[in-house]
Amino acid sequence: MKKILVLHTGGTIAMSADEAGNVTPGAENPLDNYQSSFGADIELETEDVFNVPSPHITPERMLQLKQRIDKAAHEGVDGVVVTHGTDTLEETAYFLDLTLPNELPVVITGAMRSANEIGSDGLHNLETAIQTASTPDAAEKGVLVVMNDEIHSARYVTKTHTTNVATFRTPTFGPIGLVANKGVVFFESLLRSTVCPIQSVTDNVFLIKAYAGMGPELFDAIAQPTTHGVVIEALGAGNLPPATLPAVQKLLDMQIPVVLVSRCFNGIAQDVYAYEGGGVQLKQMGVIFCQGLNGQKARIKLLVGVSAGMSTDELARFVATANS
Ligand SMILES: NC(=O)C[C@H](N)C(=O)O
Repeated sequence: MKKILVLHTGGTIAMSADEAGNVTPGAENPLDNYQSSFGADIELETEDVFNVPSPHITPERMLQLKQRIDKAAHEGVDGVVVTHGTDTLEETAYFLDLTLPNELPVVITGAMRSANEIGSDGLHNLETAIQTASTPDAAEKGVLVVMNDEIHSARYVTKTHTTNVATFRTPTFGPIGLVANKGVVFFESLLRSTVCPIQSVTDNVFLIKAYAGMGPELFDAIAQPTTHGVVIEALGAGNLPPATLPAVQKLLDMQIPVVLVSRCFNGIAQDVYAYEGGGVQLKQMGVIFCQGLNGQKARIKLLVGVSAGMSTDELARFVATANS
């Protein structure tokens, strides 16, 4: 028999819709009435860590969740399932991936339809997440996201649709497994990234998206001694409009790490173009190119690296690829 700890944090999976169709968290969490269909095979222990919509999740709350899962490793559980709102699920999943030691399978899930909507996906996602967390193969793969019968790595998965139940996708690579009628199938194994056992967390890492005609204003606004880092979602393969360059240089002069990813949905950022504002110039200036992560995940990685007290050189190595 497997023992699985289920930690609820809120989100649509824990909400209900009213007659007008507005979805809100109620006084009672509908997941508290969940009847497991696993019988004697799986023993569930359930806890409400918090009950908030995921736009209310902060790095501080992510750390609190990590610390609860750390404790679970000494409580004889075989796996952990976290339920979470989907809006920032990928950020919490990646934060846990970067900070938890890889002893236990940890699976995060949520729902796109609330508990009382027709075709609600919450209980199905919860069951498949529990099934995945109780599979020995789920260990050593980093934190997993299970939604709509697919298993994704926390490192790459992203929310791609505002309402569709098939919203979680892994651009470029695809899912690493699926939950089929007869069980869990992994078709790819992944190596975990470096684990940072952080004790506290900074929030002052910003994410800025580049656009045609962009000027220095947004970069100037965060050129403060309290800023610990910036991630830029740059254009195409990794380029910026020329008018941003003096402001980016100012951030670098202030020893603020500046990390660049592409705003494109697929592909990686590289120093390909040698025109003004092109990747070649940005790399020479000291901008760190991060390959394989989207903006919100690169921000989580930078934030974790800064919180772990990494030097500028260590941060550059840590954030440069999704695999480091
Ligand atoms: N489907 C969801 O869970 C979305 C909700 N707004 C949340 O992230 O809390």
